[in-house]
Amino acid sequence: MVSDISTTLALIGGGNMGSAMLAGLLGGESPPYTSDRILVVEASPERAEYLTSTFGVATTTLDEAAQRAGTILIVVKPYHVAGVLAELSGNLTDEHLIISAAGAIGIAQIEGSLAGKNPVVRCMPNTAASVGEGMTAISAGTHAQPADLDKVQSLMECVGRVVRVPESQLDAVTALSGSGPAYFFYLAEALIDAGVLLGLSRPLAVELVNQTAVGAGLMLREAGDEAVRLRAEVSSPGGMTIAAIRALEGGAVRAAVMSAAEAARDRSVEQRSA
Ligand SMILES: NC(=O)C1=CN([C@@H]2O[C@H](COP(=O)(O)OP(=O)(O)OC[C@H]3O[C@@H](n4cnc5c(N)ncnc54)[C@H](OP(=O)(O)O)[C@@H]3O)[C@@H](O)[C@H]2O)C=CC1
Ligand SMILES: O=C(O)[C@@H]1CCC=N1
Repeated sequence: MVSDISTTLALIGGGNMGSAMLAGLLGGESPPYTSDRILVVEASPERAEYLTSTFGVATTTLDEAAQRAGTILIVVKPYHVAGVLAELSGNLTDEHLIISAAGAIGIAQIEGSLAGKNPVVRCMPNTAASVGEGMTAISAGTHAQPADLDKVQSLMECVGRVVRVPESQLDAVTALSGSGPAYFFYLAEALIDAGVLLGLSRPLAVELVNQTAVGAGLMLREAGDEAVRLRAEVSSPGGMTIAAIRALEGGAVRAAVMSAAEAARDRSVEQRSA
């Protein structure tokens, strides 16, 4: 039974990103909130049912969430944020900590929708939070104290790594690490198709590609430096890999990746002003 407001989290929106957070938080070794300390507000009844049966969390209304949870984590689509805040606002005290993981929506917009001077922390996570390997950037709002930012950092560290950035960098962060898993999945899809083109069975291609992605990811993290050195180590002089790299360069893949990130950044700016 949820009883203590200061140790209760309300998750508003349990879709792709919200449920990734739930999976990561509850799947960790010492979760900061156990399932009986998490309330979920979810618009879709089918989704609410799924979240209850999968994670053992209770679902509720926005009114009750504000009354029972001291920390409110908003993970709805950008165009739903204003409506959620308008509905929450009347039930909030100045002690409620508001965390927004919504893309594009700025701290000024969030603070402007609240009646009080709540601490607000904006964050940009990614879906790798579901396996405890997320990357989250956080930025403090006008009324957030260092203790509030520390609290959000601790929460997000339960599902991966955390960096603190000025809010002005969050559109770029979104384009890199927020959307980033999709780019790696896209490359994995293409490589699997390549395996099939080369005559491998699809299940074998999937196994080869997925494990190679895990290995490369772990090597990148362990090396802690730029990818270029690791790529050079695979690319033997006059060998096979460099022939493949030349084909990628010929296809302007590097430029396409840069344009992709720029498009994501621009879309974030556009959505904020929509
Ligand atoms: N997906 C990702 O990889 C990432 C997403 N984000 C951000 O997270 C936010 C959510 O994205 P994502 O999870 O992909 O979106 P989803 O659509 O998968 O999830 C949002 C959920 O919130 C529900 N919802 C809508 N309105 C309300 C409301 N008023 N109260 C409670 N629940 C509501 C939706 O229900 P219904 O479908 O019925 O509307 C849906 O189930 C976005 O702002 C996005 O920018 C940030 C980083 C990464
Ligand atoms: O695509 C989106 O809008 C969200 C934000 C970052 C990842 N997904």
